[in-house]
Amino acid sequence: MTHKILILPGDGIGPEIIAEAVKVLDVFRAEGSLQAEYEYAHLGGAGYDAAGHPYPEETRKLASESDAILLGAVGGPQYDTLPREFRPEKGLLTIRTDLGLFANLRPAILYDELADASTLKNEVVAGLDLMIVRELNHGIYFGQPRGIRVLENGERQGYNTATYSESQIERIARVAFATAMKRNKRLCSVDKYNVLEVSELWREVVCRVGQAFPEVELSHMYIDNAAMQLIRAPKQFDVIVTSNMFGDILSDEAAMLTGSIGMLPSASLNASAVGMYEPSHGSAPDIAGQGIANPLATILSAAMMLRYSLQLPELAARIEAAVEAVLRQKLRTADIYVSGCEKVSTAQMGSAVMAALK
Ligand SMILES: NC(=O)C1=CN([C@@H]2O[C@H](COP(=O)(O)OP(=O)(O)OC[C@H]3O[C@@H](n4cnc5c(N)ncnc54)[C@H](O)[C@@H]3O)[C@@H](O)[C@H]2O)C=CC1
Ligand SMILES: CC(C)CC(=O)C(=O)O
Ligand SMILES: [Mg+2]
Repeated sequence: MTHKILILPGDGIGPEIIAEAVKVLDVFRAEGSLQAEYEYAHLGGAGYDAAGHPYPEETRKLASESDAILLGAVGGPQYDTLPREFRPEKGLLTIRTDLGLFANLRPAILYDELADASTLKNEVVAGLDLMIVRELNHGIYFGQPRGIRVLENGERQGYNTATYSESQIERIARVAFATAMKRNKRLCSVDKYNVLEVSELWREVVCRVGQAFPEVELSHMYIDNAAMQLIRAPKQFDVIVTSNMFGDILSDEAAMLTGSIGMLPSASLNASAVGMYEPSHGSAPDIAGQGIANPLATILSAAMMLRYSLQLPELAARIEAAVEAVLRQKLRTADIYVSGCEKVSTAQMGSAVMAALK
């Protein structure tokens, strides 16, 4: 069967890192282990520039016809003053809801070879392997009402609303418990129960869903403590489940445990196996066009795509082994460079992963 993969390079470093992931997938296409057709389309600032919209109609159509989507990243300072509905981030948020991609899996794994690249002590992070399950379609990024209003005294007030319904919490909790069942059977639900009603309901529903998973040890933690514990003793966590914004923040924090944000892949899944795969980082405008971005998070996202959407776990495992191999060869992009290693460009890193696959 030929899989349809939609490729959305996006903005900033997006096209540079996507090119490397495609190089790696092309090795499988050439050897015949992956039957796939690519379509390319615009998302984010690239969509605005090409079609006047961050999620052009053409992209929406191709996305709805695809088995899986591989995305670079979106955003850039040149778009930050556009009306909000035309900004790149709005395009990203809309494709996520359009396809119902409510479950965002962000694995934070420290490869042994990168222990020295982490800013944390080796013994704190060595062997780290945690999974953040972030709800991606609801919460404060989407809740209504939102806006900037003028108060009676003439002062302007910005406001957003964090909402979660029972069914929205229930389905992400189910994904998290099922994920924990396949791992070490420990799930920590992160919320702000002591202050927010939305967290009160979150906790109640997570506990209720947990009754169907008696083997999973469920704990709860407030977001402020979780942010601290993630740095103090990250290996206490197996799976973390949390809301959209808390998961967004915690996953960037977790990225630094792995050495660099350039190492953290992600999968965004809906109720069927269709998924969008992208690095957890943004478009890194500060280094775009220099050929120095780390492509490994994107290459590892392609591995997640093979595992979760295309049901090709053996190819996913080959990519992961190849990434480990290049790190063992001491090849490092600038973000994970330590002395004694060889500093390589984005393209050299992608080529090294390709070579290690063979
Ligand atoms: N999924 C997406 O498309 C996301 C898009 N953004 C957008 O990206 C733009 C930049 O946002 P920032 O807050 O600067 O976050 P960012 O994640 O793009 O960059 C933060 C820092 O990490 C570095 N970095 C990120 N990815 C890297 C890589 N692969 N290799 C080496 N270094 C890397 C950057 O150079 C920068 O110093 C904004 O427009 C933002 O809205 C931010 C997060 C996610
Ligand atoms: C740019 C935002 C819409 C998303 C984000 O930061 C993320 O998904 O990590
Ligand atoms: Mg983020």
